[in-house]
Amino acid sequence: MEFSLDINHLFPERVSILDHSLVAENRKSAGRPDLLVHVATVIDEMGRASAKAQQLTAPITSASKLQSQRHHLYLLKDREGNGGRGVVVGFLKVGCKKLFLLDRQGAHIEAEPLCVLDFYVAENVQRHGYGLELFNFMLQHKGVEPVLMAYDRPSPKFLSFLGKHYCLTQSVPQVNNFVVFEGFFLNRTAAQLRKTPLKKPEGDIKPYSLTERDVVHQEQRVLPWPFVPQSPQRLVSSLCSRSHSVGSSPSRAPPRVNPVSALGVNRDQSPQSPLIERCRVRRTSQQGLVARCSLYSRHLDSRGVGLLDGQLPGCHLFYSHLCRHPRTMTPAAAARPP
Ligand SMILES: CC(=O)SCCNC(=O)CCNC(=O)[C@H](O)C(C)(C)COP(=O)(O)OP(=O)(O)OC[C@H]1O[C@@H](n2cnc3c(N)ncnc32)[C@H](O)[C@@H]1OP(=O)(O)O
Repeated sequence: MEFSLDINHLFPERVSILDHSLVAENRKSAGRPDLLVHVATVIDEMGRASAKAQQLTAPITSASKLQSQRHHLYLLKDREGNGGRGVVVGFLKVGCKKLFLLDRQGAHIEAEPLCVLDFYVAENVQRHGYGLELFNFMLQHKGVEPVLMAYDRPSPKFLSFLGKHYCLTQSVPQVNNFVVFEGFFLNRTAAQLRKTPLKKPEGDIKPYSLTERDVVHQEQRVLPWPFVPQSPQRLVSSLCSRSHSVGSSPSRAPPRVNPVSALGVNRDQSPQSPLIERCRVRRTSQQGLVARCSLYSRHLDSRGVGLLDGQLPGCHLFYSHLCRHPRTMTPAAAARPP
């Protein structure tokens, strides 16, 4: 991709590694705000091109996102292009994410693997081996094997790429959009994988991680009340928002509402009061139900059938009631089991 900028000046190496500072191994732009602006222009433009190629509604890579996240972006250039000023060929963005995965036996596993989050090679030079060069560079830099990584909703081209170059063809089915392959669970120490119960005793569930792409889609998805953001039941959406926080960037997390004040409980009341304690216990289980139903509503197949039916008993009744009678329930009733 050509820019009016001097790419060779901005990015001296064939592959530049950028982090939140945008200058990780590119000393030239360190302390030079004018060069940083140009680096940001290149990242933003590449992010937009990648989103377009993947038909995403918004870019998942931009300079501002990179600055607010602990990701690494590998940027490949061709020194000779554009009359010797250099052209940007593509980029690869990776980062660690806490994921809740299912192993081959269907057990819930908590892991924090390195994930491929975005990957793009300019259209006119795809299938020339540049993607492989970028990917191999990243593997060496991170000291990781492709089978131990997770992939954020890989495109058909990327799946074909992984199959061709790394023989990654057999994926282990997940309920989120991250893809992991056979061998992911085998070659890890117990410390890297932790079995987790789906439901915590207090009713506070562990969420399935949202992908970067999910978040873009989530922002536009219409959910029935009480899952509608900005509805009178702001409480519910704010409670549910906690489940978005894992695996997604802080910048995308919706504003938090103190659940105590949102439920109308006076914060000055003594926590030792038995009445308050009963309320607290009940409130916790109500929050758990609402959060479970929110999770349920986010995992429906194209026919509207819940993919988590087996794991979240009772939620389908509650959810279908809300779909049929979206405004008949009070907040208290919404939190009550059907
Ligand atoms: C988690 C994510 O980031 S998902 C998003 C992945 N990015 C995209 O889909 C954006 C559009 N695609 C691209 O930018 C590129 O095709 C990439 C990044 C996937 C691969 O980069 P390339 O430089 O094309 O890969 P490279 O030349 O090293 O390898 C070629 C192999 O990739 C796969 N591939 C590349 N382009 C295509 C294509 N148009 N159709 C099908 N497979 C393709 C094939 O397996 C191909 O091997 P083949 O030519 O023998 O069939």
